[in-house]
Amino acid sequence: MSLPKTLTIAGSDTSGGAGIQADLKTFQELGTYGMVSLTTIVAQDPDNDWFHRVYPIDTSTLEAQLDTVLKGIGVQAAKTGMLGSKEVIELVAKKLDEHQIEQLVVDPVMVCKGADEPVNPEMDAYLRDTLVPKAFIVTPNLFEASQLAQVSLPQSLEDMKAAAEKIYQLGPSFVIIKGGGDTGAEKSIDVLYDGNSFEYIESEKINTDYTHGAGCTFSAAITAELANGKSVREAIHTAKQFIQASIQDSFRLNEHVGAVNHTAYRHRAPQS
Ligand SMILES: Nc1ncnc2c1ncn2[C@@H]1O[C@H](COP(=O)(O)OP(=O)(O)O)[C@@H](O)[C@H]1O
Ligand SMILES: Cc1ncc(COP(=O)(O)O)c(C=O)c1O
Repeated sequence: MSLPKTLTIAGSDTSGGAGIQADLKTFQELGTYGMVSLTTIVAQDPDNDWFHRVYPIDTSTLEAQLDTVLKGIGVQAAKTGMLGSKEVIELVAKKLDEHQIEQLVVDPVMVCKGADEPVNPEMDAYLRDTLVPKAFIVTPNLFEASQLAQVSLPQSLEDMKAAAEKIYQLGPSFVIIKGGGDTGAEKSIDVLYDGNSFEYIESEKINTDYTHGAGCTFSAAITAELANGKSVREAIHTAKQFIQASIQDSFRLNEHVGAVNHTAYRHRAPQS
């Protein structure tokens, strides 16, 4: 027997809800064999309001990991998350090109939810110009969409559609902007754009602040389903159900943060 293989190129979230931890848990829950190329380590400071500190991994260590997986094993689908520097973005783009990874999900992580990270506009611009054009699917939240599209923060579905059109011009095959809990809409609505038409991917909005890891989990679920041979639309619909279940069963970690529950889809998945 063998399993479809997935790769996450992302940071380690020491607190376990986001980053490679979220990705590997999700890859496994959806029946794929998950592998990692680690870009950064994030540690949260318990004595300083849970401040997120980012410790980069040097590029030669990252390159050795990418070679292990891409050259030594091979994958059906890959995703990127927190990358951390221009050098890392450049290396990742080069390796993905070299190995012709077509099913690539780019989660353009620019900021950690709930943490007032300093934004790095120079790196964000580099991500936009170097990696986003290679993406099969790019999955920005509202803030990341505003940075990629170079527009102000989308406030409505119409704003999200306009931003999606601009991001599509950068070169990815599909753009999905996550409205999540953040738009004024009554539901949680993400906007999918394929260059021709828009689709709203909807679910009930859950009234909780415990959403640490939601973005990573959503993009990892899309990646796993692509590796499982699903179409883009099937993959996105399953990912939406997976994240909905994970947020429904999310839980408190401490006074600063609550994380999504990656095991929830097991018992909450719609029965077919
Ligand atoms: N309160 C919520 N209720 C239902 N779905 C949500 C909620 N918050 C986020 N989501 C969904 O979770 C996924 C990740 O979105 P989001 O949390 O905005 O990403 P990020 O972690 O990148 O900021 C999206 O599908 C979004 O619609
Ligand atoms: C390594 C890493 N990647 C990504 C994120 C972003 O997480 P989220 O999915 O909550 O947006 C975080 C947040 O702490 C992180 O530590």
